[in-house]
Amino acid sequence: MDLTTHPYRSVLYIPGSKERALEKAQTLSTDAIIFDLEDAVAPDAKAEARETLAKALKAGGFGKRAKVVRINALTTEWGNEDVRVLKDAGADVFLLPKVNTPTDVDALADLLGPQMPIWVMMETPVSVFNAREIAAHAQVTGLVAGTNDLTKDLGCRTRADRLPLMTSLQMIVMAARAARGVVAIDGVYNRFRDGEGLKAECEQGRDLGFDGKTLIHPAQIDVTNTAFAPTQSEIDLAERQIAAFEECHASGQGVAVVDGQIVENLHVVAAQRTLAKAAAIQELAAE
Ligand SMILES: CC(C)(COP(=O)(O)OP(=O)(O)OC[C@H]1O[C@@H](n2cnc3c(N)ncnc32)[C@H](O)[C@@H]1OP(=O)(O)O)[C@@H](O)C(=O)NCCC(=O)NCCSC(=O)C[C@H](O)C(=O)O
Ligand SMILES: [Mg+2]
Repeated sequence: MDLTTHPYRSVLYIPGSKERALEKAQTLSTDAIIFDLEDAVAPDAKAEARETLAKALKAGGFGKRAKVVRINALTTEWGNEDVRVLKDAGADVFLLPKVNTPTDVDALADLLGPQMPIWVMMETPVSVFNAREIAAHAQVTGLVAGTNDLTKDLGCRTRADRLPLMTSLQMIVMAARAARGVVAIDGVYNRFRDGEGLKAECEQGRDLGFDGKTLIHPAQIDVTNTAFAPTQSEIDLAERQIAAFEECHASGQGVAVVDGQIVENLHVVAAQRTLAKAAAIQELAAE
């Protein structure tokens, strides 16, 4: 699996303790799974969840879905043991919660070795201030917004328009883009039976530049996959922009016009990105 071109529209949290959910995940059309050992697992269930998850990962069956393991923070009594048990179980990525600085990432990188990609939960005010340095860490390939913890730590209200979180969300996207090759995944939508609210929040996250959204329930997958995929009209436009630019370029002009709007080389780069994303989604869907 090429993790750099893999789509991350839908990224579903699954409690590592729930065998039924682990089994069900093998049939769900989610682009990635976060196997959670942190907040979704009660303290008394942590040790058993770790073993259940290691067994499930070793048994396989998760197909083309990217497999991300969220361990407990290394400052907790469980974090180090999570790494020891899960390190060679078959995860594609490790996700570290409650990060504040790149030094926190170094501590996990030392335990995992240099080959394992690391995603970081961006869920403390300090992490947001350090977003650029965290995203620039050599082993970091993804930033995940932890909007529940951020809301708690900021002491802000939960609003449908997420205005109180906007600075943090934009800092996360900016840090990921400044680092290049780092994916940015939006936070969860807690009202998991409210499809309309989820759709609006997905579209907001997509418009901000996120690659996808973290989810807590299978019912959220389809809405999210649709929101974060290029539409057919976006694909058609991208193809026409590329063709028009190539034609103009061949005749020595630097700017084309499509549907009354200019197309320069930077628009062509964006159009190529749209087509690459559509192709990656199609490839993922193919058996
Ligand atoms: C929220 C839930 C507790 C709801 O569970 P439940 O009441 O069992 O839901 P349903 O009866 O509707 O379930 C229907 C079937 O779907 C399966 N299921 C449910 N959730 C999942 C899931 N996440 N992954 C896979 N499969 C799932 C059930 O097993 C049922 O299957 P079947 O038997 O075939 O009918 C529950 O959805 C849940 O636990 N969700 C995950 C919660 C979680 O992971 N929380 C932690 C992450 S959020 C977070 O921490 C973000 C961040 O850190 C921050 O700070 O913001
Ligand atoms: Mg959290």
